[in-house]
Amino acid sequence: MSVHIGAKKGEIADKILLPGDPLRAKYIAETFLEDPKCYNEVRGMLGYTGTYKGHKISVQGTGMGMPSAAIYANELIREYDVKKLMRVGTCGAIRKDVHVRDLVLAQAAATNSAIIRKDFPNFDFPQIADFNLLTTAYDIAKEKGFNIHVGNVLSNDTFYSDDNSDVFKLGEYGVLGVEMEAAVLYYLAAKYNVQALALMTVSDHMITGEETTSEERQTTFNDMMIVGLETLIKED
Ligand SMILES: O=P(O)(O)O[C@H]1O[C@H](CO)[C@@H](O)[C@H]1O
Ligand SMILES: O=c1cc[nH]c(=O)[nH]1
Repeated sequence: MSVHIGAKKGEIADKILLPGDPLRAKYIAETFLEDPKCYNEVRGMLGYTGTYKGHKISVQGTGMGMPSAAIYANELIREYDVKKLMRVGTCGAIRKDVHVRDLVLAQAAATNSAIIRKDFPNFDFPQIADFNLLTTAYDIAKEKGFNIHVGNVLSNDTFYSDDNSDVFKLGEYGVLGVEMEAAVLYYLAAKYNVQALALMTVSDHMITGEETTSEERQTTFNDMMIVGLETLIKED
């Protein structure tokens, strides 16, 4: 086991879905995987391995925010040899042409976190998606007729803020939505030469105020799960 994951070597697949919410991990495992086995309950951050259409797949909650997501991504890559990491998260929309329940594929992720700047104080490291996973996911979503947007997201360091004017300004510059983990996932994928992609469902709209319920965030958003799973098994 690693510090925060209770699995033995070999119990985690080399392809993994990463929701922030551990109960979304449980929902995905119980809804989409055959013969799912829970391999992690440490800190309640549930992780499961099962099969999807005959392919071994895992799903692991990451918690909220980059420090938490980075702990799980580091241990999954370095201790369990995970090679394809696919975030299946939620985001807030910051543009009027992006709607609640639409899908957002993060081609790149800006961040106001110092988590990457700390390693590269003289550069703005470009946090970008794996191109093959990105194009595969996009093609699958389009083929299935899902509403999907591709572009920049903001991986925000805070959920609550007194002043969101800079976030809305990013929306004017084409940034599609706000979430809290994609940038560090892309950074760690670059650092360890593995593949990562962040796919989000819009759970709320920061301009119109429209939102989904917490139950819906935990137990629905099946379009995103299908795109994530089909993408992970496509390149086998
Ligand atoms: O629904 P998840 O995957 O947790 O993603 C989003 O939701 C959380 C905030 O409510 C943050 O983790 C953010 O990135
Ligand atoms: O980080 C997030 C995630 C969902 N919705 C938001 O407004 N922010």
